[in-house]
Amino acid sequence: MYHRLRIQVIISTLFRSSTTMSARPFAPERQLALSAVRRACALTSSVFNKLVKNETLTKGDKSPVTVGDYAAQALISVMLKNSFPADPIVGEEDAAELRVEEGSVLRERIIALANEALVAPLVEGDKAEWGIGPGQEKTSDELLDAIDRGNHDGGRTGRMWTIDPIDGTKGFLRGEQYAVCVSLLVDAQVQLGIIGCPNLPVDASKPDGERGCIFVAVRGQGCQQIPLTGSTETALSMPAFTPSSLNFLESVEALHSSHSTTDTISSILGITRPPLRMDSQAKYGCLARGDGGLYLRMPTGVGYREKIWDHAPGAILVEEAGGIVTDSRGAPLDFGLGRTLGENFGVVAAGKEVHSAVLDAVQQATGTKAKA
Ligand SMILES: Nc1ncnc2c1ncn2[C@@H]1O[C@H](COP(=O)(O)O)[C@@H](OP(=O)(O)O)[C@H]1O
Ligand SMILES: [Mg+2]
Ligand SMILES: [Mg+2]
Ligand SMILES: [Mg+2]
Repeated sequence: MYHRLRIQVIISTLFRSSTTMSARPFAPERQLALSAVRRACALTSSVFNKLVKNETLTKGDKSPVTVGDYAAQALISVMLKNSFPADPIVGEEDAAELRVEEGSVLRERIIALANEALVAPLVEGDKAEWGIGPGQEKTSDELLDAIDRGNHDGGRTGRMWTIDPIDGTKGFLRGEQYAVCVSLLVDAQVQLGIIGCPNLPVDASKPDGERGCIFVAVRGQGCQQIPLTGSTETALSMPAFTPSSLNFLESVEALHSSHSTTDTISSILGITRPPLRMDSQAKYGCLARGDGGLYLRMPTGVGYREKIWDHAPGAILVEEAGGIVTDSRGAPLDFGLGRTLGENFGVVAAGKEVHSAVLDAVQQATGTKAKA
């Protein structure tokens, strides 16, 4: 593992020195979004350490949202608006609950958290013109409006960002995996994806070692991992798996992905290793770096539509690391239909060597293809 990482660092360094960062497409967007994700990771980690019971709400769909989700969306949205004021945002959260009187205690806490993150000192790579650093506080109204800038409907054309300020909120509340996820779509194609995972071990073979990683990918520029506390970039590429060496990644929550269907798929493929269950799009980052060979998300019932912010950042990581991402019927994920993936059904992300075998197994398991 050490040698592999060293080789990757050398390749990554050569790659970076051969073309200057600023000359590469989406370099300003990458730099700004990396900074925003880093700040949001610091914010959410500090929230977790101080979170008290009444700082979590239950949304209309019964899912949880914390002060950390709102504050992180406000922070990222403010930073995006400063540099790219014309770009709309498709964000998971909205401020409606915070604008009612009963929301005021929660609201004040969220405003304080977002401002604390905005005024934190600049670190290497940060620029004062991004509207961050000492003295850059925003008013309560400005921050609520920043959260609501995430209300864009999505669509087929133009530039737009997605923000999932805490993906895997249930994992976050359990003290397990979660991720801060940002992507940039241009004409419904993901061009940039960034995922910050504060609780993820930097090296899967050292589960008790350093934690906190960022995964980043720009279309055509590969996928890199960066430690949350440093700037060394390691280029990632998915190792080749065969069905006998495969293990798969899936949600912890059986409501989000059917564990029984993945069990069946696993037996059809002859997989003997147990699944690696993990919350959030950290799964896509882990797939990109080879911690598992396959990410399966199988719907638990009809009616739920996957959200674009839950998959756009992760999908580009895997594609840029050499993998393939489709729905469970083999169709590409369509990020141009609005805030959801519409008719896409489940997700199958895997290396090139095994993706078609996995699709066959999925179709057998779900009865969409006659058994041989
Ligand atoms: N019934 C369902 N089926 C699939 N995904 C669901 C779901 N209900 C909620 N989700 C999504 O699952 C995401 C977490 O995925 P995972 O299980 O991989 O950790 C949630 O993101 P948030 O935590 O950002 O709300 C939420 O958007
Ligand atoms: Mg949520
Ligand atoms: Mg999410
Ligand atoms: Mg979320």
